[in-house]
Amino acid sequence: MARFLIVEARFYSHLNDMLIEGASAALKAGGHEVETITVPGALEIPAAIAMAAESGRYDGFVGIGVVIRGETYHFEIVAGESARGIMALTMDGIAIGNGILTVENEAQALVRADPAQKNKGGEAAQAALALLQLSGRFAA
Ligand SMILES: Nc1c(NC[C@H](O)[C@H](O)[C@H](O)CO)[nH]c(=O)[nH]c1=O
Ligand SMILES: CC(=O)[C@@H](O)COP(=O)(O)O
Repeated sequence: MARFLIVEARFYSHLNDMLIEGASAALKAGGHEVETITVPGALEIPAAIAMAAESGRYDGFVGIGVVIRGETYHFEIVAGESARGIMALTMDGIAIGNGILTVENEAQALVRADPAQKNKGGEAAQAALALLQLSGRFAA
């Protein structure tokens, strides 16, 4: 049994609820503990994971959020930098799944957030599990 922290950026509540449902189901199916915290936006997810990882209280992490393109360049910053921050942490050996949707519109987000459709929350959880298992393999 491992301890996972879901760090969610609650910009679109109904979409996050579906993503977290999928991620939690995947983790709990493996008998793992799941805790969830909320940050203001996707840009804050990497820092929150870094802080939590430093505590040593968690074995793995899932970042959950939704970034929908608006009128300005800000989409590229939020989408790209949240992904880059998570990637940098995984390269440091932290088991993280990236469940941050970066989409053009809500219709695209709904299909991907829905556990009965593309289940990107569950997919991100599976990625975190895979990295955690891999770290254990190399640590042995
Ligand atoms: N537009 C979206 C944001 N923007 C907020 C940023 O993530 C960040 O919280 C702010 O720039 C302060 O640092 N965040 C999302 O998660 N989704 C969006 O669509
Ligand atoms: C992804 C975003 O930052 C976006 O929601 C903000 O919208 P806008 O670019 O119209 O300010």
